[in-house]
Amino acid sequence: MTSPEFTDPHAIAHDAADAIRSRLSLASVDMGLVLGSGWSAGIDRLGTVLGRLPLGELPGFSTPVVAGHGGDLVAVALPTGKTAVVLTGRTHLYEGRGVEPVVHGVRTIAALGASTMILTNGCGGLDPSWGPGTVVAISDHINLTGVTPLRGATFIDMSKAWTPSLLEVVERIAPGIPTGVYAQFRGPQYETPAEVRMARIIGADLVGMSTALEAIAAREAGLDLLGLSLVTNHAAGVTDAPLNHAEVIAAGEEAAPRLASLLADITAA
Ligand SMILES: Nc1nc2[nH]c(I)nc2c(=O)[nH]1
Repeated sequence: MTSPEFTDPHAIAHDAADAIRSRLSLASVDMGLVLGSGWSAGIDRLGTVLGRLPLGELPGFSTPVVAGHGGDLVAVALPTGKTAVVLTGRTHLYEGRGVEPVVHGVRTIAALGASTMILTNGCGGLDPSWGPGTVVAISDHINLTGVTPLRGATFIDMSKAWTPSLLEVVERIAPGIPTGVYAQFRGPQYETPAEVRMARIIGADLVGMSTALEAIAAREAGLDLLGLSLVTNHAAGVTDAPLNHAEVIAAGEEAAPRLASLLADITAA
């Protein structure tokens, strides 16, 4: 179901963009970043903060409900002279507000005129050798949510959804960084071992509860797209250990300096 404010999701994205421009007096925006679990510590490393707004004050946004999921929009002047808009939190499908709020941040960044979108997340790893703290560049995704942010005959080409040239930039900055296929589940429950085995069989390397729907919206907007996943835990059944949210937060905190450096190098490239 769609909440009334999202009757026209592109219109409310433009409303949010207008509010951001006027409150932060931004001339232009070149790229957007969404920072998932473990990624939000490094904003100051990206460049000079031009301004910060609580997401809940902007049209269509709500205050994220999960600890460690931030809740601000931060404008940053990058060393390259470009401007980035960073969201330190996101809305997840499991919040039950529908699919439009989940991709509203991406649509707002597109409405601000950005040409590149970087999506980051915390996720479960299916490869036993990818322990907590491993960073994986997303090469493709599988949308297992059963929904899409698109309406009508919007037949978006997804054959190169994750921009190859951006993956080449990441490889140049972090040689040998693993790449993988990210599968988005609805959540909020973690997968069963059987669901993890299914994900493996259908080609996934990572499982999460975000990112794929945002990627579809980014491609609909024609944005170049890069995804970076932080493996915070082995997915269910990969090892015998049970999953817990405290482990997720701890893995993010431990990896924070490394993630901050990586993002700073990528956005400065
Ligand atoms: N679906 C899913 N989402 C996640 N998010 C994080 I952090 N870890 C997981 C995980 O193991 N499975």
